[in-house]
Amino acid sequence: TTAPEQTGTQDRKVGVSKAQDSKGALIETQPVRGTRDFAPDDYRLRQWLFGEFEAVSRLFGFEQFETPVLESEELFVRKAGEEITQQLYNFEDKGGRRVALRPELTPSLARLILAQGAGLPLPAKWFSIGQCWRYERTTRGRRREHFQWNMDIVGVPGVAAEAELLAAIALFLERLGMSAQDIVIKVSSRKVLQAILERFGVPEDAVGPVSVIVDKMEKIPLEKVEEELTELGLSKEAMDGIVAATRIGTLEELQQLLGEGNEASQELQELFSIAEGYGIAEYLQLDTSCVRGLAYYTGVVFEGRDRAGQLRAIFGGGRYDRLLSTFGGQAQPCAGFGFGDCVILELLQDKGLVPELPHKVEDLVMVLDEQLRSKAAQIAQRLRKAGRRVDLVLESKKMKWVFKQAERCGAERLIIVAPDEWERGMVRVKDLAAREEQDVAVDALLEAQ
Ligand SMILES: CC(=O)Nc1cnc2ccccc2c1
Repeated sequence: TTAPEQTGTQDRKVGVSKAQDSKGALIETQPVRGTRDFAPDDYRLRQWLFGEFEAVSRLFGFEQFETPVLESEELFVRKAGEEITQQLYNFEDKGGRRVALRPELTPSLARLILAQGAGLPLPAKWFSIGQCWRYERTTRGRRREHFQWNMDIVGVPGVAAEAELLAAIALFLERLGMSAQDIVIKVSSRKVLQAILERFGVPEDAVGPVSVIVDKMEKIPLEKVEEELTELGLSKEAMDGIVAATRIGTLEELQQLLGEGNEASQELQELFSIAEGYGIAEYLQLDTSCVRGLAYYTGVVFEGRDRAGQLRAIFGGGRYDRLLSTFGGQAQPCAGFGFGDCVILELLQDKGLVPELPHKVEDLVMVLDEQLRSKAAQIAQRLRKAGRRVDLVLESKKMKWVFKQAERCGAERLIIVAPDEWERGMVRVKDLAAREEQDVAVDALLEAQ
């Protein structure tokens, strides 16, 4: 008998694909479900957006880092019912390792911080832009990857860290042409829920899982939320207390609910006061319904929304003081945010704020006679070494094509290497904007810019 892998399935599979190849069937040209290609036009827009992420991060004195998209699965195995861990893009590799495509960047940051050891100068202000993955059931046809910008501050216990992060986001939004008229940043604290649960004798470690459930309040019916809270073992009174605590919209109401001296109230009051200093207070709105769906937050949490309320969260973040210690490392106070690349682009489109980013070179160089190809190469090289972007026509083309190409690449000048002019040490230069042509000495090419 043949080994299982040699049975018909093997042959049939090979047979079918052979047959298709013989007909020369086109391979699938679309990317894998839930993923995107970035053809040049898309890539320019993405590079522009990421350039803004990086520029703001550097203005705030943050340092860039990167970690692999592939991580040990253990980084993301949390028992709090988060959607992000239920949709883990995980598998066993050929070495039998349990690995996963990262669904977020924060655990990798925590791992890298711990890997630096006790010698790492604090505070660490790090940022990264990385692709994150989830395995969505195809039913919802949602994307399975996106890019996230993260900024994190490790080693600062006070809300000055959260204020700094919010100021970075506000500066980013302003650089893109938006303001507090367009975006609201809902701010709250996990310590509100913590105080409520304490009041009803619910153990503190329930704050994460309860938050994950409460975070779905906007997306699923209240009955379902209450059902899931009941499954967690919460009493009706505790549930009512939680629901009431998600309906606070002012610091005064919060102080009434939790009492003057409550930590959550005091922290949020300080945060709003520092925000005044940055001039970003008008972005902020206390809203205790904002709990965020990640279990590891322990303090301030925030999320950005479009004021029209049409879109999903633009960004989210908060304080996560226990993540490093749950990884077995030295506890460190941490705060950070994640800013995805999809909702922001939808918002920019809605507001007509997507910039025109055409493909652009300074010079288009061509030869009239193939014998002069090496001369054209020499010309192109000199221009490029002087920092001018040059599109060199690589085969003989009709002038109609050349002018079309000049349009496509936004060339300012068309430089034609032609036999007669070359004899005189000259090339023909068409100024495509002024629609003028002149013969220019090769050595003068870099002056006439
Ligand atoms: C709008 C969108 O594509 N969101 C998205 C897409 N892919 C993800 C992948 C991992 C985690 C979150 C993700 C979120």
